[in-house]
Amino acid sequence: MSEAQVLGDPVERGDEILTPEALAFLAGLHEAFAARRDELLQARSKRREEARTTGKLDFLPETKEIREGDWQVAEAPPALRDRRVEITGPTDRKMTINALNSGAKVWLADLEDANTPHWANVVSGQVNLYDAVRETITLESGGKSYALKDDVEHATIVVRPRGWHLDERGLSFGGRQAVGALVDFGLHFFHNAQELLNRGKGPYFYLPKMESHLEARLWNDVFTHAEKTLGIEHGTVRATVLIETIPAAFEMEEILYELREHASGLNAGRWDYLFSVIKYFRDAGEKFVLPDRNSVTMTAPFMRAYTELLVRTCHKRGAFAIGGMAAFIPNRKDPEVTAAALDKVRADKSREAGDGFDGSWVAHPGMVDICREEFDKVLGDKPNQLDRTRDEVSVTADQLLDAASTPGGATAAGLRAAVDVGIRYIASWLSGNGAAAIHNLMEDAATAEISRSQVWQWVRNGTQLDTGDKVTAELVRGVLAEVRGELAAEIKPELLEPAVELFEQVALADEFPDFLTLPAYERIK
Ligand SMILES: CC(=O)SCCNC(=O)CCNC(=O)[C@H](O)C(C)(C)COP(=O)(O)OP(=O)(O)OC[C@H]1O[C@@H](n2cnc3c(N)ncnc32)[C@H](O)[C@@H]1OP(=O)(O)O
Ligand SMILES: O=CC(=O)O
Repeated sequence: MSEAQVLGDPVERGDEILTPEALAFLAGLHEAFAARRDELLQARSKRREEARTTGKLDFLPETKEIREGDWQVAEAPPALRDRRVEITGPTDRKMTINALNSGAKVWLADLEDANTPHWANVVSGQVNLYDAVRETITLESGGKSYALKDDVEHATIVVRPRGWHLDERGLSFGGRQAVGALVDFGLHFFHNAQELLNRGKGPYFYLPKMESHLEARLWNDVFTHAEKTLGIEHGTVRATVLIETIPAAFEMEEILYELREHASGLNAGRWDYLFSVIKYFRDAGEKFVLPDRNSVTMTAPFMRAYTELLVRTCHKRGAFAIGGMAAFIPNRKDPEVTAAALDKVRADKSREAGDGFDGSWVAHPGMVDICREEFDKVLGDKPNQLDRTRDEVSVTADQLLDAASTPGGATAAGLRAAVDVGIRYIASWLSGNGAAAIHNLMEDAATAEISRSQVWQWVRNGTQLDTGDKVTAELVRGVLAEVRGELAAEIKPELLEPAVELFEQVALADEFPDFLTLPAYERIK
C-alpha cells in the first residue's frame, strides 16, 4: 500500500487525528478509489462539451429501467427520521458548539463550501468533530465559556466532505496529493463511526457537487469499503446527496438507486445548482443567460421544476427531501434587517413545507425557530411527510432547462454587486473564512461562484444591462477598479490584491475555470 506522507504544518492536537492507523485507513481508500475519481472527473468535461454543442441535457436512455423499476432506499435510522430543521456551518470550535446547541435536528458540519481548506482548518475541523461526537467540546473565547447545553437535544451531526474535484496538499500517498473528499470522509469515519453508533447515532454524510450516478456509485463503494475495513455493518453509513448540478438533476433516481443501501435523501442545493446551470450552459447562447443573481428566486419556472421533481423522486423511493438555503441572516445591529430576513426565510420555509419537503436548511441559529415553526404547521406530530408522494408531479427536460422564462434582467447594479461580493468573499476565503456575512447575506463558495460565473457569461454573451451598456471585459475591469478603490479602506492589501486578481481570473479568463476554489487553493501557502 502507498505510504502516507503528512506535508502540512503541525496543527494543535493533529497527532490525535493523523495517527498511523488513521493514515493507513486513508491510504487504503486512496489505493482503492483515487484513480476512479480521476476518471470520473474527466468524464465530466466530456458530458459538458456535449451540452455546450447541443444546448441540451436529457434523462439517460440507458437507465430507463431504474427510473421505471420498483425499489426503495433503506429505511432511515432513528436519528434521521425527523429532519425538519437543519443548521449548516463550518467546523470551527465556536460554530460547532453553537450549532449543536441551536435546537436544530441536524447540523451539517461543513468541510466544504463554508470552509477554506487551509490545512489547519482541515485538521482542526476533525479535532472539533472528534470532541463534538464525544460531547466533550468546550471553548473559552472573547471572555465567554462555550459548552454543550444539557437542556437541549443536540443536533445530529451530518458531515459534508469536499467535492470530488478538490485535492489536499497537506497529505500525499505514494507521492500523489490526497483526494480531499476521501480525507474528510475517511478521518471522520475512522475516528467517529463506532463512537457514534455507541451513542445511538451513526456516520452520516452530505455529498456535494456530484454530476452523475457513476460518482454516486463511487461514493457507495467507498462506504462499503470503509464499513468492511473497520468491521462496521454494511448500510450503517447514511448519505444525503445534494442535487446541486444540472446534470445530476437528470439522474436523481439513478443517484438514489446507486446509494440505495446507504441513502437517506436528497437536498435541493439551490445556490450551487444556479452556478451549475450558468457554468454548464455558459456558452450555449442567450437563452441560458440569467438575470441578476439576487433576483433569481425559487419560484422561477426552472427552479420550481427542479424542486418539484426532487420531492417527487425522493418520496417515490422512501428518501427524505430536504430544502435549501435561504441566504438571509439576522443582523444584531439592525432590527429592520433582521425582521426582513425573518420574513423572507419564513416565506421560503413555508413554501418548502407546503411542497412536501421533510425539512430544510438555515444558515444561522437565529433562523432555527422560524424553520421549525413552518414545518411544524405542516408536519404536526408526524416526523416527516414521506407519505406525500406527489404523484401528480411530472417534470420534463425542457422544464428543467427553461432558464429563459426567468423574470428579471441584468442590471448595472447587479454587475457591481457581483464584483463586490466576489472580491469580498475571495478575500474572506483566502484569510481562512469560507463563510461570511456580506451585505446581510450568507455568502459561501457556492454563492460567490454564481457571481463570478454570471459575469463570465454576461461578457461571453455581450449581455445588455438596464443602462443600455453591453457587458464587455473592459466594462468589468472598470467596475473592478472602482470596487477595489472602495474596498481598500476595508480589506488589507495582502488580501485585497490577490482577491482582485483572482476575481479577474475566474470571471474574465478565456477558458472558464471550473471552480474558483481551484486557483484560490493554489494561492494559499
Ligand atoms: C449554499 C450552501 O452551501 S449553504 C451551507 C454552507 N454555508 C454555511 O454553512 C454558512 C453558515 N453560516 C455562517 O457561517 C454564519 O452564519 C455567517 C458566517 C454567515 C455569519 O456568522 P456571524 O458573522 O458570526 O453571525 P452573527 O454575528 O450574527 O452570529 C451570532 C452568533 O451565532 C453564531 N452563528 C452564526 N451562524 C452560525 C452557524 N451557522 N452555526 C453555528 N453558530 C452560528 C455565531 O458564532 C455567533 O455566536 P456568539 O454569539 O456565541 O459569538
Ligand atoms: O450547497 C448548497 C447550495 O445551495 O449550493
